[in-house]
Amino acid sequence: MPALREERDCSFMIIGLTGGIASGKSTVANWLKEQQYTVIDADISARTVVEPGKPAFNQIIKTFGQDILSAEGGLDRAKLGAVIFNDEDKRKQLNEIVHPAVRADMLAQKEQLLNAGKQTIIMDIPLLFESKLQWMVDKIIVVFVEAETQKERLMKRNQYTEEEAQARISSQLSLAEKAKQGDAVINNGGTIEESIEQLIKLLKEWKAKP
Ligand SMILES: CC(C)(COP(=O)(O)OP(=O)(O)OC[C@H]1O[C@@H](n2cnc3c(N)ncnc32)[C@H](O)[C@@H]1O)[C@@H](O)C(=O)NCCC(=O)NCCS
Ligand SMILES: Nc1ncnc2c1ncn2[C@@H]1O[C@H](COP(=O)(O)OP(=O)(O)OP(=O)(O)O)[C@@H](O)[C@H]1O
Repeated sequence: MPALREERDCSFMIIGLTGGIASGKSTVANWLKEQQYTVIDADISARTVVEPGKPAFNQIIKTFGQDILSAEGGLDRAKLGAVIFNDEDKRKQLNEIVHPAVRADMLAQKEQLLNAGKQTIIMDIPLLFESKLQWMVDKIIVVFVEAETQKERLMKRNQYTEEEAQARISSQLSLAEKAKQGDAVINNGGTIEESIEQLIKLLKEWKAKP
């Protein structure tokens, strides 16, 4: 099967879907899936590569100790989150373990889907800019909300205190900065229907078919 873009029919498009925590990426991605678009989700890859027994899982235990294990022997995500969202060095350590495996998993999925003849592939990558993954995609959509809305929605969705929500938001590049760097911005500060309208217009403009 052809591996290089030049060797393939070049009519496909890889769209990066990014934003901040709780800005609405999954809401947008779910609608895209309903419309038969193909979505690769970095958060799912990040869960897959840390399953017990996988190399990244073993490295995490080595680095963070047995304390971050759940009673069932998997990662206790809440405990690990409490550690890494309050300590930049620890976050960097976790990223260095998990991110290469996530990248490899996502690229393998992308190759498989292109070989299967998919025309448009959406890659939902929350940390696309932080991890400098612009090279992975042709176009970037940023799902944006104002900082206050982001915090409110995150607190409500995850039952976080303001402090817990703020720690997570502060661990990422601001949405305002991401909006500047994207090819297109979906303003998700209104209703979901309003966001979908913006998205439909954009996909039409980019001629991105499922
Ligand atoms: C710390 C962990 C165990 C907490 O798990 P939890 O189930 O609470 O959160 P989940 O994985 O669903 O992530 C929710 C959101 O948090 C944000 N987030 C997650 N990890 C990070 C990080 N290292 N830096 C900044 N933001 C992050 C993203 O916006 C993500 O969408 C988990 O987030 C993790 O393993 N993070 C490291 C891997 C990573 O960077 N994943 C993000 C996409 S690759
Ligand atoms: N336009 C909207 N109006 C009101 N609530 C919304 C809107 N869009 C999303 N939400 C809600 O905000 C929360 C965050 O949305 P969502 O889970 O889609 O964000 P996300 O960017 O995928 O987050 P994460 O990076 O944490 O996975 C959810 O509870 C969702 O139902």
